[in-house]
Amino acid sequence: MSVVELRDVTREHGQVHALKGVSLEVSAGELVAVMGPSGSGKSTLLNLAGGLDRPTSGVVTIEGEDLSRVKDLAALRRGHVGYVFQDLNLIPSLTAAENVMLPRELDGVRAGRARAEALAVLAEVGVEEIAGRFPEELSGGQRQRVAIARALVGERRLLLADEPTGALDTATGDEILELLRARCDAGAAVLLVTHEPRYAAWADRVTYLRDGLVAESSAVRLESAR
Ligand SMILES: Nc1ncnc2c1ncn2[C@@H]1O[C@H](COP(=O)(O)OP(=O)(O)OP(=O)(O)O)[C@@H](O)[C@H]1O
Repeated sequence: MSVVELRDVTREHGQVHALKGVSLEVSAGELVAVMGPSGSGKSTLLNLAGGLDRPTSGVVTIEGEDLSRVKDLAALRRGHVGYVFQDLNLIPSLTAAENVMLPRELDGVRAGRARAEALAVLAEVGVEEIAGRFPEELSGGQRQRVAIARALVGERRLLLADEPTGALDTATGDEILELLRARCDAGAAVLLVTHEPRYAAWADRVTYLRDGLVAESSAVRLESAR
């Protein structure tokens, strides 16, 4: 079953037709890379897929629920969707563990349990030892891992990543992709925006956008690239 589905989705910003009718489905266990030139609509697509923005027309469903009919979209997002952005958005005054706990606490999970979950997911992404440190005390790679831990916590099955490797060196970028791939193989659905063929090679499918339309969608899984 698809975790996220977009059916003939358009998005207009005034005169700008950012998306002109895009359909895309990502199932559990699938990693789909979205590529395309600057301005082709990649971030718009990701924002629509995660319910951060609403389409001008067309339908977006997450776990089978039509987002236009969902009353509490913020709660649905916290429950099902994890976001990893290039500019991380970690809260500087909170430790790594506290940053990861935050979405769970917003959902009413008690602090003790939220902390245990945060430590478990920080361990999963290989940075449990920095749980008590603040973002400014961490390297770029460590910060990105914390951001991914925050996106994964609470068993969210849909993971949306917009250039998550943008600020990282190649070796660290590869490690981040390995993490996303592992989550995917464990049953998550991952939508990854990237400019880098190197990272798109980890995907099951690559969708190319051009001028707000899907120019090409290829089911190439490049085993040899890993
Ligand atoms: N809030 C907005 N208001 C007006 N125009 C917008 C808005 N958001 C996006 N656009 C326009 O929609 C089009 C698609 O933008 P989008 O950010 O989705 O592209 P992108 O492929 O992610 O680009 P990049 O690779 O540069 O991040 C662009 O022409 C952009 O200028």
